[in-house]
Amino acid sequence: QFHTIKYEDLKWDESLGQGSFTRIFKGEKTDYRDGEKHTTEVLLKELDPDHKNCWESFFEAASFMSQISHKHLLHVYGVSVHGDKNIMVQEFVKHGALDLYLKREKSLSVSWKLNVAKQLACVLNFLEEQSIIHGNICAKNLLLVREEDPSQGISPFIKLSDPGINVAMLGKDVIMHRIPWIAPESLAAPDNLTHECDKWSFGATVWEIFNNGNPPLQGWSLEEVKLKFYENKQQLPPSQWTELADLIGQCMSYDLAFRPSCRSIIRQLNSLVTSGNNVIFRLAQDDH
Ligand SMILES: N#Cc1ccc(Nc2nc(N)cc(-n3cnc(CCO)c3)n2)cc1
Repeated sequence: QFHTIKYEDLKWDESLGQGSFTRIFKGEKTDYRDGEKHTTEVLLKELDPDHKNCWESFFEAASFMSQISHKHLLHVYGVSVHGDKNIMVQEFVKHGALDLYLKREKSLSVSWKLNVAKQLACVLNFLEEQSIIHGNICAKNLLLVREEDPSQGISPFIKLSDPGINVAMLGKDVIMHRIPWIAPESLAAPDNLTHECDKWSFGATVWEIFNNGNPPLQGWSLEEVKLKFYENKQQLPPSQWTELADLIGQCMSYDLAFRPSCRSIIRQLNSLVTSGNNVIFRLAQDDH
């Protein structure tokens, strides 16, 4: 299960926006350990009161995060319930959600993007080894702990956030918003997610990372057109970098059997690093 935190030990600071059915705030939690008072900066994720019927799924997500620990998994301190308020208390991640960061930072290098994709592949591999399915992999659920600092040789560091409300609890319309991150087979059966679903979402998330945070199918109207994307077994616009486009295409294949194992994903990402450098080297050679 998870640790329960006393409401009076929490302090709300500024609002930081919202997820689906949730609102997030910066905050502080106070602990009394060995007679001393400690305050920790936290992220307070509140379930909208008008969606309190989703509280089980909300707390399921919290206990999901509390049961396992990994360097690339967000730490959840616990939950707090006060009246009709359900609150998940998370570690505060300095640079927030990656989708906004990608939109803001327009000149991220290929090696930055590959490094982040590899970190996501590592935590995906860990979850698969623990036979745990996340179910909501996307750039919005990746959090940037540390920015890169090339002058100091410091690379970016990300953590995967909680999956939020289980997709099976969401209405049809909200599920539409998860196209194309949600695997096509999950649209038909949202209550039996598989590891292959997470691989499909991984493909869509890598696509986001390499497209400067432009959401896929941007501008497409919701229902009919997005559904057509699956009915016509369409793919996202392929990257010019064929090896990258191949990896994304494998992850987002409509036939589950064709989706690569996490080991293969990591291997292909590693070879992209080298082929990426060769491409740059080749281009540099052409210049001279
Ligand atoms: N300006 C700014 C700024 C905003 C937020 C953070 N930090 C933080 N820490 C977390 N644990 C979770 C999130 N978070 C962000 N969006 C979601 C909803 C989708 O998951 C969750 N943000 C840091 C700086």
